[in-house]
Order: sequence, then C-alpha cells, then structure tokens
Amino acid sequence: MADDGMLLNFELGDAPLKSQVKFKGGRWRDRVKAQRSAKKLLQNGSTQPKRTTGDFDSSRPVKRPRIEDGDSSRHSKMAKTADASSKAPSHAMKTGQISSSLFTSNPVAVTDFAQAQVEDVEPVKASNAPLSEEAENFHTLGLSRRVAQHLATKLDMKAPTAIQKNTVPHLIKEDSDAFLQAETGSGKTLAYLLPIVHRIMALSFNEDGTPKATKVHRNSGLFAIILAPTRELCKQISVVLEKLLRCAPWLVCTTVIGGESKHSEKARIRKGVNILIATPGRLADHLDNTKVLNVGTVRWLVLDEGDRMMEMGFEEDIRTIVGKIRADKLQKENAEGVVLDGILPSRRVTVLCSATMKMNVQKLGEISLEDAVHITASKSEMEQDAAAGNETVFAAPSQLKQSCIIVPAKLRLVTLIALLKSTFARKGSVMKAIIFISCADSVDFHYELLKDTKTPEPPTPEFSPTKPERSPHTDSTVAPAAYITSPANPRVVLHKLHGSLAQPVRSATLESFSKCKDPAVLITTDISSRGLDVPAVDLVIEYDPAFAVPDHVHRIGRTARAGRPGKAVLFLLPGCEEGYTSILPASTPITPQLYESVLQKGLATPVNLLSSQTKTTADGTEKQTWSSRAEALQLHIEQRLLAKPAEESTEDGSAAAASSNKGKGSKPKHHQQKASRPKPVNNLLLDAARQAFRSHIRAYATHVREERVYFDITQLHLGHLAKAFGLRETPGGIGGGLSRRAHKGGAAEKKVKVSSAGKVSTSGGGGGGGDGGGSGGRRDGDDDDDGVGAVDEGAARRMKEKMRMVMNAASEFNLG
Ligand SMILES: Nc1ncnc2c1ncn2[C@@H]1O[C@H](COP(=O)(O)OP(=O)(O)OP(=O)(O)O)[C@@H](O)[C@H]1O
Repeated sequence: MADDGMLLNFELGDAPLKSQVKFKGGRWRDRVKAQRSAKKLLQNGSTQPKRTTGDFDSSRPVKRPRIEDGDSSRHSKMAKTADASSKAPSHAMKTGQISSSLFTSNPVAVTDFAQAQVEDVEPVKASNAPLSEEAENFHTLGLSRRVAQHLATKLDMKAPTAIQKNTVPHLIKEDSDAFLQAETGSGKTLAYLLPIVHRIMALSFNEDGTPKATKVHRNSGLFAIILAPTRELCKQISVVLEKLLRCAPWLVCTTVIGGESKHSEKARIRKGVNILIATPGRLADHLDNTKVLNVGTVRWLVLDEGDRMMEMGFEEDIRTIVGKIRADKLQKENAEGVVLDGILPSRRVTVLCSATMKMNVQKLGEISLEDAVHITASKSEMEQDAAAGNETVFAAPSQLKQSCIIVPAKLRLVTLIALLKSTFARKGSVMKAIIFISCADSVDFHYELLKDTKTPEPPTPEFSPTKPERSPHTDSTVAPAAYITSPANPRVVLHKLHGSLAQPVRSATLESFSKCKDPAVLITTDISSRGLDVPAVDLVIEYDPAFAVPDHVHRIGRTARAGRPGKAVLFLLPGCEEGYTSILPASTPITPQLYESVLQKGLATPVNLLSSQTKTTADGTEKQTWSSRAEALQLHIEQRLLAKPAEESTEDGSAAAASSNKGKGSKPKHHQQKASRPKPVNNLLLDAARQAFRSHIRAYATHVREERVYFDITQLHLGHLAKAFGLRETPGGIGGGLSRRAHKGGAAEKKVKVSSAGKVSTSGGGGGGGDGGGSGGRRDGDDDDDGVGAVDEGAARRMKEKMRMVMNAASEFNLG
C-alpha cells in the first residue's frame, strides 16, 4: 500500500497525551519506547510536551521585536487584523489521516495592511542607470577613443554610469588605493576594469596614439589580479573582460577558480596571462605551487565583493595573497625591457569593491588598503560618509519595487506556488524569476517538487539555446516546471543552483538560465546573491529571508540592474518577523501584501496537478474557490510525498490514489499497519522534504545576531513549518533520521523544552560551537576549494539545541 510507513500528524492539543495518542504502527520496540516516554512525560507535568504539530495558541500575544532606535514609524502602523483566513473552509481529511487544516489555527499578522498600502507613487528615476549620453561619454572620462568606440559600437554602452564616471578618471590618473561602493547593478565591474585595460593597452601605444613597434603580449607580464568570492562571479567578470579585450586582442585574461583542473590552469598560466581572475583559495594555492606564476609585474589587486570574501572565511587566503604580492619586488620594467612605471601605476594599487560593506570590510581594508580613496556613485554620499566616518548602508536601486507577503508557516508553500502562477499568468510580463532559499537541501526539495514529472522527455534545445543538444550537465538541474504554468505560458523552465553541485553543472545551469528563451525560474541559495548579472531577471522572491541585511540587498539586486525595472517579494511569518522590514533599506516603502490576495490571484484558475487523483472534475474545478484550490494543492503535495516511488513518478498518480483511498472504505492507516509489518516508504521526494525541513531549521538559526530579534528560532512553529514542506509528520518524526547523532549529545538534550504552543525553549548550555549541522544545513553561497561557510558560534549552538529538540522528540515518537 502506498501508505506503508506513513507517519501520522498528531494534534494533541491540551488534553493529556495518553488519551490522545495511540502508538500504533512502526516496530513494536518503537511503540513501547514511545508509550514509555509519553508516560514519563505525563508523570512529570511541567515538562509535558503538550503538542507535536498541535495548534498555535493564537490568544498568546505575538512577540513583537524590540525596536531600540527612534524610528518606529512602520511599527506604529501595525495592528492586529482579523483572521480573514479563518473564514476559509477547512479541508476535510480522509478517514485515517490526521492533519491540520491549512486555514485554521494560524497566527495572526499584526501589520495593518490597509494603512500600510502606499498610494501609487510617481515612477521613480532609476538610480543605477547609465547617465545621459549628451552629458557624459567614456572618452571624456579619459579613456582612449579605441576603448570608448568599442564600448559604444560593440557593447552598446554609450554613456557611463555614475560610479564609472567617478571611478574611471581617478584610476586612470592616480595611483592610490580605492574603495568603490555603489548600488547593485550600477556597473562597478567596468568601473574598475576600464582603467586597468586602458592603462595596460597604453603600453602598446605612443603618446600620439600611434602603435609602438612591439606590442605587449600575453607573455609580457601579469599586470592585474581580480579576486571574487564565487566561481560564477569569476566567470562572469571574465566574460565581461573578454568582451572588452576584443579591442586589444593581444592581451589575455584567464580564470583560476576552485572546482576546475589545476593542471590546465597551470598550463594556461604558463602560456602567459596579463589579467588573472581568481577565487582566493585557488590563487593562494597557485602562489604556493605554481612556480611559473610571477607576481613581480602585478600593479593592481582588485577585491570584488570584498566583504563577502571575508565573511566566507577567506581572510587568511587574502592575507597570504596580499603578503606574497607585496613581498615580491615590484619590477619597474618587464623581462623584455618594456618600461612599466609611468604608464602603469608606479606602486601596487588595491581596489576594494562592493554594493554593501559589512563591518568586516574594515579589517579587509586594514589588510589590503593604504590611504584608500572612497569612491561612491554620488559626491554627496562620499561627503556624508566621510563626515560620518563609518559604514554607509546602501539602499536598493530606486526603481526596484519591494513588497512582503506575511504568510503563516502552513501556507508558505501554496502561497509560493500561487505567486509563481500569477507571475507567469501573462505572456512576457516576467521572463526570469529567482527564488532565494536558505540552504541547499531546501533548494533540492523545492526543485524536485516543482518540476514536471509528467514530462519525462529531456527539455528541447530551447532550454539551452546555445547548444544543439541539451547539456548532460543540466540533467538534474533544469526541467520543465509543474503547477506554475498557464495557458499564456505553457512552459516555464525550472533551474536549481547551489554550492553542492559540481562546477560543470553549476556553469551549465547558470548558462541555461541566462540564455533560456522561455520564462524561467532559478531556485537557489545565496551562492547566486552576489554579483550575478542576468539582465532579464524581473522578479526576485526571498522565500527564506536573507541571513543579514546586506545579503538581502545583494539578493534583490539581481533584478532592477542598470536602470531596468524590477520587483522583489519577501516572505515573512506573522509575528516577530514582521518587524524585519523596518531595518531594510528601500527607496520607497516595502508594501505588505495579504497572503490571501496572493492565493486568490494565483489560484483564480485551476492548478495543473501532477496526478489525476487529486484533480477535480472539469466543472468541479471551475466551481472551486481559491481556498479550496489551495487545500487541494496542499493535499496533492502531501500525497505525492506519501506515494511509493514508482507511483509518485507515474502520470496517473496512483500512489496518491493509494493513500487517499483510505477515505473510501479502506481501513485507517494504523489498522493496516497492525496487519503487516510496515515497509519504509522510500519516496525520494519525502526524503528530500525531511532533509530540507531539518536543514531549514538549522539554517534559520544562523541569522546574524543583530537580526535575531526578528528571526527568533524559539518562535518557530515546527509542526506548521513541516506542512510547508508537504510533511504530515511530527517534527520529531522528521528528525528521526538523525536520532543516532542525537544520542551523542547526551545530557544536554534534556535541557530543551517544548511549550504547548509548539515553541522551543532552551535552557542554555550544552554543546558549545557547532559543526554547522552537516552539509545540508550549512548556509550556502560558499565557494572555492578552501572556502568555509561562516556560521557564528552562538548560532551554531542554538542550531544544535533546536535540532536536539527535534531529535529528542524523534526518540520519543520515532514512528518512521
Ligand atoms: N555604462 C553602461 N551602460 C549600459 N549598461 C551598463 C553600463 N555599465 C554596466 N552596464 C551593465 O550593467 C549591468 C550591471 O553591471 P555590473 O554587474 O558591473 O554591476 P555591479 O555594480 O557590479 O552590480 P553588483 O553589485 O550586483 O555586482 C551589466 O549588465 C552591465 O553590462
């Protein structure tokens, strides 16, 4: 039967545990163990876990964030709203299944949506767009005609952006270090590349512009090194630079990045390179082991996304690189006798670059900069910053429209699908959307869930239009999407990207997403948050909020680039998360949206479900309301997770049939389990959901300290959250897979309490610094062979404590 090993979703409420829970199914040893634990807990009144996935106590006041500073304007707008959702019909579950309804017992949002609605404001002028062609052009900035013409004719860039206007003349004339800071999508890459290329090209020309008899070439020396935190970013910079160097084809650039063959990188370095783009770990490695890599001629060291590199634990690598470059005597002329000084800077110049600057960048500055000039997009920013003498928080591009959806945990998944469905309802309105998720496991799960298993044939070449045949590297990362298509957009292409994928897969997936002609969705971790430049991204969805405000700024900055419009939607839970918007930089207010209206809009038309089992009849479908469609969709997803593997992947969804048949006269699940020893479900999607759920909780604990008032892990309702992963199990059951590791935790496990509202409280101690909870739970966005994901110790400890609770419960109710 499809429900072999199906796990029940207990709703214990406030009544004694014993009277509610009958431990049936599973191995008898587990049942006895569970009964004993329950008995023990009942005897010990104060530590009794009154709920597992039980209802949220909505009478309990929602914890409000402590707002320390004066600006409480947004919070003052907040007031309790009526729980409109409670009017929605609750879904009747089939006999034998116990599951909470989507629309009942949800915590109430405190935001006053009516008051917070902003009137339609005048369309704002894009803050990161190129300047007017009449006023500015690249030649007047000091670039050679050749470069300026190449930009205008080949790259279609006629005028500089503000940061380019302020940076290019400075880096052409001066030899001082610089710290570039400007909004996302404002053209910082060219701001530092143009002067470097201009000055290296100048080595090949006389002052009157006539070419010298001998041009410098790839073996004339390595003149610049550009460091970036991720391989994707390195490749992207390399693509921009290659395009630029087409006007100076005698110059060569290359990349050395983690995940690629060191051998071939060495061979490329040996052949000669003038500009090297690298991830810090790999470059440090080459500096140690590649003798042919001579840094004596290096004049520029650029640290792109410097704060991110520090955050990722590259401090030591950067110290090593800076130390080695500085230690190597600066060659005034190269081996061929070409005089470098005067044309190239006569000292080593370091350029630091980012849209945001976390405090750690000060340390990076200490390591790498000497008397740096701070260059921003506008003069006033520079002056303000100099006066303040501290870090500036940069706003998002002014034309970027930000909104947030305050959605209870149980409804997160259906709301996401509804949002995507309405996004792709009209042809051409949105071509590309990026969904940011906190961890790789959750990306994997959502990708598997949202992909269309009914279309087994490989996507046509349209999915990867540059190649005549689809890349084998994208077999597991690119697929047609289910649920979110519409008659106007019958095909939407789903992509996934995270740091645990092999490099060729990452590259091919990103290429597919960038070049996809169909509407496309990228589900990703923070690995895609920095620097990635896919111009047609119209929408960014932060399904899981960023771990720190600067990360949010980078994530939403994947849209609204270089003056284009863009939208960003942030998912927040009702309660303390609602206050988070008050600390986010935004040029215009962040508009709160009712999740009900998102559901209403997205589910105004039927969703194409993957199995026929849960598909309603044609006329029934038409008559359905949005709320019953949401219920049906959730039910369908939960049933997919409970189906046997073969059934899950079949078109007719017979697995779902098996589980839902119980309501039609078959015995309830626990009776069936009595009759035969349960077999493990072994549904890959279910496994993925469980792993995603566990990793999600771990990742949640790693929000930066200052923002934990908004992302308080003890306020998370695990039972409700499980539903957003399509899981019907108790949180303890889901953590079951980790129980062996939990036992190692020993006495510390007992210090964690579960409140009647399903919240977690910890009584300190235990564990110390964490191990990050394994690969799945670590924050992604890591890169380079030697990179380490940064999770602060306290966060790791809380993460461990929360997981101990889950795992502790697992040993009590381990029915899986
Ligand atoms: N002068 C220009 N005219 C038109 N487009 C430009 C110009 N300069 C850059 N762009 C385009 O703007 C986009 C963003 O540039 P870039 O990636 O350098 O931004 P960024 O400031 O580095 O952003 P982020 O902080 O997100 O990394 C790119 O697609 C680039 O081609």
